[in-house]
Amino acid sequence: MSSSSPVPGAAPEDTGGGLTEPLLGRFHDGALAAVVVANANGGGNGATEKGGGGAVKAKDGYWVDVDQEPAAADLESGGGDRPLLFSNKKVKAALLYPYRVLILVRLVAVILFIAWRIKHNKSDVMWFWVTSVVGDAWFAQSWLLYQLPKLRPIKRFPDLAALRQHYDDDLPDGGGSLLPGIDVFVTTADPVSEPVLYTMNCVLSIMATDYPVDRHTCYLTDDSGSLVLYEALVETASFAALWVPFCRKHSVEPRAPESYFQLEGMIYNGRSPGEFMSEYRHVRREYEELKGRLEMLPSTIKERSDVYNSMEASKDGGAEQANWMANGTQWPGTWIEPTENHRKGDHAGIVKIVQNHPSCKPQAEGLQASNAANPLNLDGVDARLPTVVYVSREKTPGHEHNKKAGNLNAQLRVSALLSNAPFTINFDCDHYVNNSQALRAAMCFMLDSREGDNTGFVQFPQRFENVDPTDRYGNHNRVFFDGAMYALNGLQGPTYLGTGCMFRRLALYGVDPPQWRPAGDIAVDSARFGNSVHFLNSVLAALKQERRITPPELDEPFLAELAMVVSSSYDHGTEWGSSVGYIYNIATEDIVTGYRIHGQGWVSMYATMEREAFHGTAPINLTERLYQIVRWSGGSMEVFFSPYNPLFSGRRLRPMQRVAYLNFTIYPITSIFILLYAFCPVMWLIPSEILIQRPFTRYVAYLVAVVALVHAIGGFEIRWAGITWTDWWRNEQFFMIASLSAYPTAVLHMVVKAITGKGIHFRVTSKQQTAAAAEGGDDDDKYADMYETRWVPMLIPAAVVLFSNIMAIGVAMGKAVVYGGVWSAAQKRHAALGILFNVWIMALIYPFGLAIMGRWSKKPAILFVLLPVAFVVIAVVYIGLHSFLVKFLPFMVI
Ligand SMILES: O=c1ccn([C@@H]2O[C@H](COP(=O)(O)OP(=O)(O)O[C@H]3O[C@H](CO)[C@@H](O)[C@H](O)[C@H]3O)[C@@H](O)[C@H]2O)c(=O)[nH]1
Ligand SMILES: [Mn+2]
Repeated sequence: MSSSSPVPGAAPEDTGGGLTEPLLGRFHDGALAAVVVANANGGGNGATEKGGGGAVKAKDGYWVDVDQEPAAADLESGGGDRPLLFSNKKVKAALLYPYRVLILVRLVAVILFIAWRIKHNKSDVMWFWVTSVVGDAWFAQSWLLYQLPKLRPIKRFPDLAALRQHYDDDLPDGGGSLLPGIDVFVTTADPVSEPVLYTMNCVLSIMATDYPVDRHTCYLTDDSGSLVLYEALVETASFAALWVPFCRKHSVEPRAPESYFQLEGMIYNGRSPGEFMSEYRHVRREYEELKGRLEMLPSTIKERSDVYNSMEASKDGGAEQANWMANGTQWPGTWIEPTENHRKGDHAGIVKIVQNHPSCKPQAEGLQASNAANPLNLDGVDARLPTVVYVSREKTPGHEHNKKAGNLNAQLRVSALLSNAPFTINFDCDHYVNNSQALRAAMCFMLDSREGDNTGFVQFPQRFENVDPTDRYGNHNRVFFDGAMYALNGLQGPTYLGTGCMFRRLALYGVDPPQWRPAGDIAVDSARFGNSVHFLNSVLAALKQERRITPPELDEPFLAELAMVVSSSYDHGTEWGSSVGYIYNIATEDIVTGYRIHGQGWVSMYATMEREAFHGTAPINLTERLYQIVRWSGGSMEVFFSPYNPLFSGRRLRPMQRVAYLNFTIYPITSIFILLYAFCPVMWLIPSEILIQRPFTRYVAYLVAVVALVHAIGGFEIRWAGITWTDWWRNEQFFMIASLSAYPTAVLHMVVKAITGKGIHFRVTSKQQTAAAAEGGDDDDKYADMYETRWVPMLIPAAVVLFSNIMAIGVAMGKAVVYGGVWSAAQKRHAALGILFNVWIMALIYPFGLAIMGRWSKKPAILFVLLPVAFVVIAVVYIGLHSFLVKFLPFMVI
């Protein structure tokens, strides 16, 4: 075993023990206010060890085991002697069948409804009637595409104990581990829009993950070529010498220090409680110092560079603005004061090994000099660190760099030359590893004897940390991550979601899965992969499954080759970005890359771990959130008009998978019809009663029924997805708000693109600044960002709808007073139904109302006072206006 740390969670019986005895009371330490609790069986990392047995959480009560027999084909081909490394669960029949029946019932209801409408083609405004029938038909098909792939959800649980048994413990010579290598990628756009502290926490959590240290390499690709990020990485690697062994020794979770030190009660899983407190304090202090140094980096670099530059100036009189590294050489990337060849979008490619590959033998000798003052006691603890590499691809003005996809492809090539691990996993820099077993969990799927070899990627759910407790803008997206994705898991597998996804390198290279791959049928040529001979050789090695653990020698020719694979023109004329690597020219590179891999016949897996595998941050102000949605929905629609259209391409896509991808590519269009409906309340402002469909009451009854059915189905869905009504309702609300803002904007973009050929701009989602958020002090300010709604044009339709709804309700009240006596019973009923519709829309866009209140929305109760007041005022104005008109301008009466 590579790590001599105790194996968390490897106890043979998972009795589901939680925080049992607070037996380490003596560690209650005022200064730290920390509660140290011993976990009886060391299972506290929460990785679900066994799909079948063990403690089943209440929400899993709706799931039952699926038979565990290895697939017959595997038995024949001798795969049967390989272990089963994960278990499957399906939804209990008692929940699943009623759920399916209800879906069928709604389908019938919708068909009847539309048929009824067509038969009763009576309306006060015919063009409106026609549009709304088309709208209803569109809603129906859109719902069907959304719902159909959800008929057979599956949950899969990695069996970490079995993996350990077969790949770590059972080895004949007792040495090493048999686990395959993993190249871990972190992408960052720059050190300003993406705070360095997030990025470094991500790196630390990767370095400290529980995986054989000589088999995983951490690559950071900095898309800005910034010296700040390089030096931050150097600082971080040196802090890691303390942090990583500390995590191993004390089985710390999570292994991102910023989040770990924010925990209030520390759950103690390690085996050295006696040493824990003092070492905790020491590491924490060192971490604070690291943070200080990271913050100072820009000025440290500036000061150092000023010294070097003035020395240079005195030598040859030049007044260069160069940035200098600590070793006295000029930084080849961007400079603080940008000049030619040293600015964003115009700089050389850089590849630097920050932390060398560890020797293959464990060295448990403790830390070196710098920490001598209060060193950890590392007897028997593996203090080795994994390899860490800094990469920044070359940027040249006038070249298309293809944003994140281009960045990831450069990383893919650099890693092929340096470590060529058969598996890769990529993270956005604001995500981190929250469960140190997660990489092992992904491996359970890749190495399983059933579908393992045909598994192209393993996606984990995205979980977010900085979201406000009410999740006002639906950032958690649970309906998607726990509903739609479990559903796809029962088909060909989840889509790739951009971060927290492990790939088989060959799948990324566009190679077919083994079941479709006749031996030796792969063209490894420069027309496809580009001109690097080293890279082509690495592909051949990967195809032959040759393992290489030790790194290559970094001589001149090799360095030249590295520079070549990160050059800005490497991709040109090759298949990179189309059938090789991450796909270009589409704002959602993730969906389309997953699509391409599925289309070749690979399956994917959605991995469930009890302790969430990864955590990230989400935009919590409305404007940023909506921008993100514009990009996702616009990007998804771009897929429809690209060569990756799910109706016509993707040879080996399964039919339901096609349906799911088709839905992804057209759902934003639904918003056009929603927008239309949302403006209906304006009718109240028109003098006479105008009904879109007659008989109106019957029509409304049908509407209520089909809407109620959606929510009844939702009632089943939240049960199997293990989410709450709030999650469901937030999703509904956010779909509505986006339909009045982001989705129509995305549709508009598509139209513009069709005319001008220019697509959606990938704008990096702005991140909450950690310092501001963490040090803001009280709880209120922690979410200060949420109250900052920046007005942008796309908010206008939503604002108009909100405003006209308020007006409409007020006017309706006024009309009721004025005409109450003369209205027929039917008219009264119509009015009441109309109001019901208004209230429904208001309830749906409620979070938008809060958003435009800004800081006032801290006390949402104000709304419930303000709104009725507004209604009454409008009603009174209406009544006044009405009596005025009756008296003086009767021909204009409204
Ligand atoms: O030119 C660029 C732009 C972005 N990025 C990286 O891309 C990642 C995602 O960018 P972000 O702006 O945070 O996007 P989100 O809105 O949070 O992205 C979600 O949606 C994206 C598009 O579907 C996916 O790529 C992401 O993984 C997913 O988290 C970050 O690590 C960036 O550093 C680059 O490397 N280069
Ligand atoms: Mn992000």
